[in-house]
Amino acid sequence: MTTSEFRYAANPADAKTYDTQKLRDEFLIEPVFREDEIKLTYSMYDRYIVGGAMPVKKDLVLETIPYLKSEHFLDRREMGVINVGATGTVTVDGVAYTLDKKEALYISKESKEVIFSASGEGQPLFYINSAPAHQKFQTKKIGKNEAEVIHLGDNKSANKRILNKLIVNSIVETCQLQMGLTELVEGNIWNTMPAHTHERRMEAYFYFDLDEGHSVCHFMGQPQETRHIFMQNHQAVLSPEWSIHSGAGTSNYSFIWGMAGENLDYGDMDVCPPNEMR
Ligand SMILES: O=C(O)C(=O)C[C@H](O)C(=O)CO
Ligand SMILES: [Zn+2]
Repeated sequence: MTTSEFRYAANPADAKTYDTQKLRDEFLIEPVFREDEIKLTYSMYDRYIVGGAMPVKKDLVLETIPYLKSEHFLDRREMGVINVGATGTVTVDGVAYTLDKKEALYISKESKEVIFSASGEGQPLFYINSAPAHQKFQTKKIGKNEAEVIHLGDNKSANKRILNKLIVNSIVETCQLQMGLTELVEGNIWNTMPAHTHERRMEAYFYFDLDEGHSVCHFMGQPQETRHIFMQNHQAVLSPEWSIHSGAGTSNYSFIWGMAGENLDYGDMDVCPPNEMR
């Protein structure tokens, strides 16, 4: 079963008046995974879709959703999938791709049949992002050893982390989509600090591998008007183009970033010096 919900985009002048519950209703996506469901959130930030597929007792077939008004989900879209659970399979038009934990699959526009399956040994959790696409590229698996790895931060600033670029244009051709995952080294808690914005692209973060009982305080908002959302394991958050996206955990964790918009330039960021933020 494929289910979906819809989110409008917010003006930052309005968003700064939101209370805790309103912030959570507009930006937080939880749960991302529901048993035997492909659960999707269609946002008006660059028409980006965020969701999860959790096949438990049966294979899950990706169905089109009402907001698309297309026969197949991917008629005018591309999709990125990253597995954050046990090994599983994604079958695209009859070709099976086995994804271990932290491996990614780019699925091209015009793919007709996409099926998510468990392999029988543990529970795969397929995190999904999708953006509108104007051109058909090749469906491609990106294994962890094909990632472009960057080491960022240091222990002194509690932000030492390993950034793995997976679905980026140096590795796979895409129209808009970029995805990757960042792992905080044990003892480090800050992600994306110094923070940044990129008005040319929206972004979504998904937190995982956060130990039971811990939480990530996710920061959003314009750099001089920040707000926070406490997030738990396996939750996602939308980051509008005007917003920073950064977090501090009560322990270390990993997260998936995904984005779409005006360009494919990962480094196009407007950095906010920490001592100038409010
Ligand atoms: O650890 C980080 O820093 C990130 O992972 C940053 C994201 O990749 C990002 O925000 C890209 O725009
Ligand atoms: Zn960013």
